[in-house]
Amino acid sequence: MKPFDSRLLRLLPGARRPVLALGAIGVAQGVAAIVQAFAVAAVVVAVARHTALWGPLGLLAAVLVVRALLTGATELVSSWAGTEVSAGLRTLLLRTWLARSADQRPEPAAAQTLATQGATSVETYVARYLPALVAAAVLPVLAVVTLAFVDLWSALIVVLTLPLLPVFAALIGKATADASDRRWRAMAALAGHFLDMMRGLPTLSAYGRASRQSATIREVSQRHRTATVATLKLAFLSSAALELLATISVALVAVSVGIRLTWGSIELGPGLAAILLAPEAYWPIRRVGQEFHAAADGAQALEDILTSTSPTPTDRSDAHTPTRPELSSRRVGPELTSRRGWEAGLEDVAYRYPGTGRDVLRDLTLRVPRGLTVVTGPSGTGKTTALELLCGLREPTTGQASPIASHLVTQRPFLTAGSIRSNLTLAGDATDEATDDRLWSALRQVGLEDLVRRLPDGLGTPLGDDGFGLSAGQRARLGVARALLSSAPLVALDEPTAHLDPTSTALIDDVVRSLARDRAVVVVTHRPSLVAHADQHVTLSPVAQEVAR
Ligand SMILES: Nc1ncnc2c1ncn2[C@@H]1O[C@H](COP(=O)(O)OP(=O)(O)OP(=O)(O)O)[C@@H](O)[C@H]1O
Repeated sequence: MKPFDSRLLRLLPGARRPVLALGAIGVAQGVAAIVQAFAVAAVVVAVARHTALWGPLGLLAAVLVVRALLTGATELVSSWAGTEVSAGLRTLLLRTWLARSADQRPEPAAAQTLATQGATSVETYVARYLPALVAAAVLPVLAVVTLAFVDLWSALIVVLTLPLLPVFAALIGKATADASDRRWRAMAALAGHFLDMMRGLPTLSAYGRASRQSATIREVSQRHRTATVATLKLAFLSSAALELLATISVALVAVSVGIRLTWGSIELGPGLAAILLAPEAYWPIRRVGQEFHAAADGAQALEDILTSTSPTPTDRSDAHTPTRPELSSRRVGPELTSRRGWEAGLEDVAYRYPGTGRDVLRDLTLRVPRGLTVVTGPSGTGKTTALELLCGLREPTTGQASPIASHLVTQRPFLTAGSIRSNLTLAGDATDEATDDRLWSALRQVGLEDLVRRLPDGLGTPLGDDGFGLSAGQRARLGVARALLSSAPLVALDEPTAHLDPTSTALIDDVVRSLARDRAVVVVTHRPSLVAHADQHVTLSPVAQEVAR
């Protein structure tokens, strides 16, 4: 774990200003602390010598006000920096993952942990640790130089003892990095396991197996707890060690000043100022130690985030260039006439899921022209996989894919918590042009208009996560309505009528046929009526051979 990773500021230019501002405020606070040491010494000397008190008292009050203001500014800028960075990292992560093919994306639970808790924990790293690091680089030098002008002996003691602190901090930091790494992995495992269990809870409950999962959750939580306690133990021990070292060093300065005061070789004012100044040389380094522990999770998460967003060998030169075709590059219209006679295609393609030892598809050539292409085949022969390859969501293991901008309606269309309107316009290309009239027309075509009109808020009716509030069939039809609103030249539908009654099925068949009038439409289905209307019918067999009609 590096003390500072410069990639952060390169990737998030918006974070530079708040981080710099925090560093500047930290330095200003240190300078104020030095001035405060002189002011306190002056007040004490004035009291002891019965000289004018108002001047030093006024200075002390002014410094205290400045320090209070700087503390307030730190809090404000910290929250600005924190949100700037965590929101920026989340955007960066999601952009990078979405631009990659499905095979190159992290496993969902790990991705979720990284984008939520991971990005949040970086806030502490940026808002607390980095400013402390800047202050630690500047203030000790400033304090020692000031001390050298006040009392050379005290400066010498600080110069000899000060280097011990960073050495100690680095040694402890190395141990912390390992502990923090273990804690982070344990947390990711816990989150992943919990997510899986929550997803499967209805099934587990139905079979009376839900309670058995508590033992596993307990065991994973225990691992997380042990790792957290180990990190905390290290944090307390290291703070104590740095504290002890700094206290002994300041005590050495105090004893030396005390002895020289009794000998009369130093004045009360400079002596007192030296004793008050000495801690200011150690304090910034001690603070780095403390903040390092609080920010260790963030540093680990940052490392994972930066690794996750760094270009992979298959990424294009620009890491943020989507590998998927952009909708804006091809739009439905009269210009959509392919010179090669087909729109999207797979040439001699084989595909193997990462981490598996078996090809799901082999020697598959599938060319999708404008019109209706129907894909059939027994379960598990790779129909869904072929659609994902056609849409550019996956990249073939061998062979050539020529994906174009596409709209894929999956077996379980993704619906997000939000209004019906926002779910319909989720595909970015539909948002600009989708007036309510168009939305109602799309809903009418899939047989959902009456249902939505009956709802108190109509198009504004909110849906829960995953379309909660709609039946499986209604969700599937909403997915097809979204495809109607899309302008993608290729529309792929995976078993769009699987959950539907005969009336709705007939409606969706009509929608699919109308879509196929001016675009390339590929449908995985077993509906004889669609097969009968297909311009092209492709059957995938278990050996992934293509048999065309
Ligand atoms: N994420 C995955 N990782 C590993 N193997 C997978 C994954 N998804 C699917 N497979 C395997 O790939 C093969 C093809 O799956 P696919 O979903 O493409 O088949 P399908 O023809 O669409 O099936 P169905 O008609 O049942 O929906 C299956 O044998 C399945 O086990």
